[in-house]
Amino acid sequence: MSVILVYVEANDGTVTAASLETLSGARQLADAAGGSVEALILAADPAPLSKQVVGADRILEVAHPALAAYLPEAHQAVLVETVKARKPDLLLLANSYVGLDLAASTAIATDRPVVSYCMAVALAGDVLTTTNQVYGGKIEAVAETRLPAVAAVNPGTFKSDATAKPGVETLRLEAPAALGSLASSFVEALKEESGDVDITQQERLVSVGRGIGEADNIALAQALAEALGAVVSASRPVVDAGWMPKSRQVGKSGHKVKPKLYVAVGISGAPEHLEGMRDAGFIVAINQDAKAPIFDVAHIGTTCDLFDLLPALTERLNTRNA
Ligand SMILES: Cc1cc2nc3c(=O)[nH]c(=O)nc-3n(C[C@H](O)[C@H](O)[C@H](O)COP(=O)(O)OP(=O)(O)OC[C@H]3O[C@@H](n4cnc5c(N)ncnc54)[C@H](O)[C@@H]3O)c2cc1C
Repeated sequence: MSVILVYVEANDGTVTAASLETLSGARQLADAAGGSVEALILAADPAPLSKQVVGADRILEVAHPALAAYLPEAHQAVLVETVKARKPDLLLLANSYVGLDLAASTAIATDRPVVSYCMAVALAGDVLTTTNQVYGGKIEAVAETRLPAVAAVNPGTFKSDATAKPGVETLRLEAPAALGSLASSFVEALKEESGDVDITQQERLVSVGRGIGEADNIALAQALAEALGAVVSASRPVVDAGWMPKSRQVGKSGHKVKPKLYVAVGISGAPEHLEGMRDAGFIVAINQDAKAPIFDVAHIGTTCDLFDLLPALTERLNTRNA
């Protein structure tokens, strides 16, 4: 095994956390297998992004106005050309919406196998062994894939702990001619309504699930949140019911959060929910069902009825805070 190519994803001029983790993972795999890491940066001006990259031996930059935002046709064209030209043994991407998009299309265009939703990755010789989430995480499957291959790695699989290496080489690659005759063009990024708070930036969250019963009961969670200096977030059914805005949804199709404290109130802990919060520093589960999977990730938990516990807890905290 010699070269791992990492597609570096960026948002508003910042390399994403998931991409930094993927770079660290690539570094670990390359060090273990005696290989090297190349980071591919596609942007109108790649230089500021290159400065944020750690863990690579070589940075490959492609600069073109069509690469300013994530325009799938443009990024696919460059990634496919780069894979064909540099023939990496493994193309590694973060398993984000962008990563999934590019992993599948690049695998097809370069005639490589693809594994996605990887939650563990190991390399031995020319075999990539991955543990993959199947059916939204309800099942885990182990796959052995022969290199060269493409893999999309779940956020959280690797820690972003690579350290900057001296003597990293930066190569500016020529933009493919295809970028001059694209069928699509980038118009506008429609930002999700941000709501009043950004739950991804909060240190403390009180998250309500379907167990809260009805919209009016969210006031109980709100009171607890205020006593804790926290913000209220929610599972998907609560958002689907219109009781909380989408901006507060935690999980696979919502936000990935990493607060210091996460209080899960009446949340069962479905894989799609856990995906968004399992990295929280301290997880408290309040759920009447002792077998609910939320207890598998909780640091402490109780099977109390939330309608008894929330007011009592809030009162106790308010007394202490007074
Ligand atoms: C493609 C896809 C994407 C998805 N994305 C997301 C996502 O982003 N986020 C997300 O959350 N879900 C997501 N889901 C849905 C997910 O599969 C679950 O259906 C959802 O997380 C369940 O929400 P819940 O835990 O609030 O409800 P439930 O599973 O119904 O759990 C309610 C819990 O409340 C407990 N409870 C009830 N009454 C009380 C009480 N009085 N006191 C204490 N406990 C009580 C019950 O024991 C139960 O465990 C997604 C699903 C799919 C297929």
